[in-house]
Amino acid sequence: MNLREFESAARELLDPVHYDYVAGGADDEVTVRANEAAFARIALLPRVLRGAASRESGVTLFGHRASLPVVLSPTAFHRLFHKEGEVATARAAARAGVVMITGMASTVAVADVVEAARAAAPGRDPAVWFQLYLQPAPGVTEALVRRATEAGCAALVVTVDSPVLGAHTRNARNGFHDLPDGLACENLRDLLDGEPGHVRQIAMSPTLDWDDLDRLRASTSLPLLLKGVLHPDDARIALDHGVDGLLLSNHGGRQLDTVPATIDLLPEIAAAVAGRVPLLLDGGVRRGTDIVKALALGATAVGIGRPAVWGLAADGENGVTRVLDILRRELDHTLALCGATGIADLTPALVRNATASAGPR
Ligand SMILES: Cc1cc2nc3c(=O)[nH]c(=O)nc-3n(C[C@H](O)[C@H](O)[C@H](O)COP(=O)(O)O)c2cc1C
Ligand SMILES: CC(C)CC(=O)C(=O)O
Repeated sequence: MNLREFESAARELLDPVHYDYVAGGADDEVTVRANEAAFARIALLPRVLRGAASRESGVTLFGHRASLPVVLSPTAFHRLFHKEGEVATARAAARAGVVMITGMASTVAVADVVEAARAAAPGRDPAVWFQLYLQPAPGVTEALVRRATEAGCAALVVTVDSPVLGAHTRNARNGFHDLPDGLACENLRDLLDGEPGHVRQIAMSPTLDWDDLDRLRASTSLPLLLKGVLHPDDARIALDHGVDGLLLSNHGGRQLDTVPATIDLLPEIAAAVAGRVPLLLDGGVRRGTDIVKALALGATAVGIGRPAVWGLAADGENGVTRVLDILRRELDHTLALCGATGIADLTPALVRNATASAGPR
């Protein structure tokens, strides 16, 4: 019936340790809860008698027409949740006309993820974006970017909220630190030097700075998005460094605990961005009403993390498809109830109780 029910379905099927890995977050999980709670606190104030017979919910992202203002945010290790892993997720996203951000930490190599998307939606040119963590050795970052580019990824998403890993109490208690035998981060296999078949560790590094981003910017002509910028000053700095988009994210409450809910930060970030680049948001999006609130407050599109994983765990490709279908139906229904002809009609006038005043779209 709705996205939340997929979590219960997935929980029945998953190893409890893997369930906890997905559901959990950092420390006391204050931010995990805040993301969803903040959406619930914001009210919608609909208009009436607007004569909106049909509603347009597609969005253009870096020249690609997506059928929904929803992307799959990057989540690691899909083969932990379903045997087909990222291949199943990519097929579902491609068939739905939705952008998939595939992770550096995928258990299927990026070339195979893109290939699965293309084979599932022939002639539709599905968009797969590649998420990466800048590696302290620039050569490793370059090699990864080369791999993603050659695979056919249409954009790069650099996650910048992880100078060190968040402290996940559940994982520590469960002793979950490594992938089981037979699963690996395939994008890091045979990357640069090392024994044949060797899989590199993903490095988190607190030494990275804007110079590292500049090096990446100069090395690629792909659209570059930053994921995990929370401070409006950093949003402005990011634009000065030539990024093409921002994904406002607190990593689903998995990095620094007690940071604000992303939807509460959106008005300030939207004001800082001032419509210069696409602004995406993830964290706690579970309903069509959440999508409408985010777009009304200045987001170009939203991302979902856990819901896609729950869908994947529940029923592979079909589960992810169903999650996207539900969001599509709920978004259209909400637009109708709001008296909107499409997402272009969504403005701050549609919401109440949001923090700070919203910036221009
Ligand atoms: C199981 C799991 C793995 C994740 N892996 C990554 C990752 O590898 N890289 C990344 O940038 N974000 C990662 N994230 C964060 C998501 O991209 C996203 O920001 C977050 O899940 C959004 O919140 P939501 O789960 O409430 O939708 C992960 C999240 C989850 C739940
Ligand atoms: C560190 C990554 C491999 C996974 C991640 O970002 C997460 O689990 O939130």
